[in-house]
Formats: sequence, C-alpha cells, structure tokens
Amino acid sequence: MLGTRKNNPASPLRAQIGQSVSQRLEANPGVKKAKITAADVYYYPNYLSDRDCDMLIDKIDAGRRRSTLLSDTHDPYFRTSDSCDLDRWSPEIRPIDERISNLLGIDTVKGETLQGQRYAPGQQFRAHHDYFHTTESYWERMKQEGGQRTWTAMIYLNDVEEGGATWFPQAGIRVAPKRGLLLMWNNMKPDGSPNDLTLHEGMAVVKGTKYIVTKWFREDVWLK
Ligand SMILES: O=C(O)CCC(=O)C(=O)O
Ligand SMILES: [Fe+2]
Repeated sequence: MLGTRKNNPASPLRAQIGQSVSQRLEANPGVKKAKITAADVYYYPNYLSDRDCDMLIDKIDAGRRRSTLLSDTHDPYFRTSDSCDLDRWSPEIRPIDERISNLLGIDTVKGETLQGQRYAPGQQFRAHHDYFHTTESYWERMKQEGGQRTWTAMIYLNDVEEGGATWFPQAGIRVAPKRGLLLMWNNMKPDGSPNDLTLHEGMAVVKGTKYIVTKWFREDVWLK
C-alpha cells in the first residue's frame, strides 16, 4: 500500500519548497551537501554552540516523557526514546527555533515545535519516514494541521560513546552523532511527492546517552 502514486501524488507547492530550500542551503558557506543522489541531505557542522547544546540537554532532561508514535504500528520497540516538546516562546528556545527556520528559508509558522529526544543505551527509533503516510488514520487530522512534512532539521547535542548513528539504509548514508552538527534533508522528491528513499533509523545507542533536537517543517501553516 505504501508508496503508491494515488496516495502520494506530485505537488507543485512541495516541489517549489524543495527547490528554494536547496538553493538557499547551497548558497550558504557553512553547509555541505551529502554526495548521494537518492535524496537531498545537507550538513552544517558546529551549527550550535556548546552552551546552546548544554542548555537544550538540561531542558530535555527536565521535561522528558516517553516518546510516542503517530503510526498505527503497535511494535513497542519501534521508538523507545524519551521526547520533550520545547517551548517555542521561551526566551532561550525562540532564537534557536527561528534561526533554524531562517537558515532553511521556511516561514516559522510552517515549523512544528522543536522536539528534544533522549536515547539511553539500547534505545532506538526504528526505520521510518518523517513524511506522513496518507493511508494511515492520522492523515485526516494532519491534513488539517499544516499538511505534509517537507524538510527535517536535526541537531546532535552531544557526542555519543558508541552507537546512535542516524542511518539511511536506502539512500546509503550513516551519520554519527557529533555535538553541534545540524543534519537536514528533504523528505520529498523533486516533483514534490514523498521520497521513499529517505527511510531512516536512529540506531540503538550502545554506550553513553544521545540527545538531539528535531524540527519538522510542513508544506502549509502549522502554527495557528
Ligand atoms: O535519532 C535519530 O538519529 C533519528 C531521529 C529521527 O529520525 C526523528 O526524530 O525523526
Ligand atoms: Fe525521523
């Protein structure tokens, strides 16, 4: 069922977002493009300062709860991390949140709330797509709340002793956590339809604790 044309049509709006964000990132001297063809993936090393990383880690530790899944999947081991919604209006979060939107050139109202994740040893987020599968029951609601997810921006807040890489098995890249590193990718294909090859996994942490923040962008206004 997944990935059929009928359920994943091309979209001029999402195609345009993909192109404008890529163009903007490629014009930024701090950004590097991954040398793969399956998806548009970019890196920005040392994007966040140590001070900002530590501040976010403290907030995640203070506000964390068990991570949830939107999907109808009922595998209890699918996503075993803790999550924390970071208050976008707080004076510490707001500048970081807005800086990310501005880097990609996407209006802040299309960005979901920055979400923190914490993985202890053994915890993971199994292979998934960040875009919404329109065949799943959550889609009707998501459609009303900003529509499809386009870009993902993810920042590693610390180095992890062992494990915890972000792995794109079909696109063929594996990114090891590195403090301050921002990873960004377009979940859509050039025609604006979902790109199956963006399938990715937060591999289990073996040693240490992994902290990240993730920001997902919608095709339309999310923040009302
Ligand atoms: O933990 C990771 O490396 C991946 C996290 C992820 O895929 C997500 O938050 O959507
Ligand atoms: Fe993801």
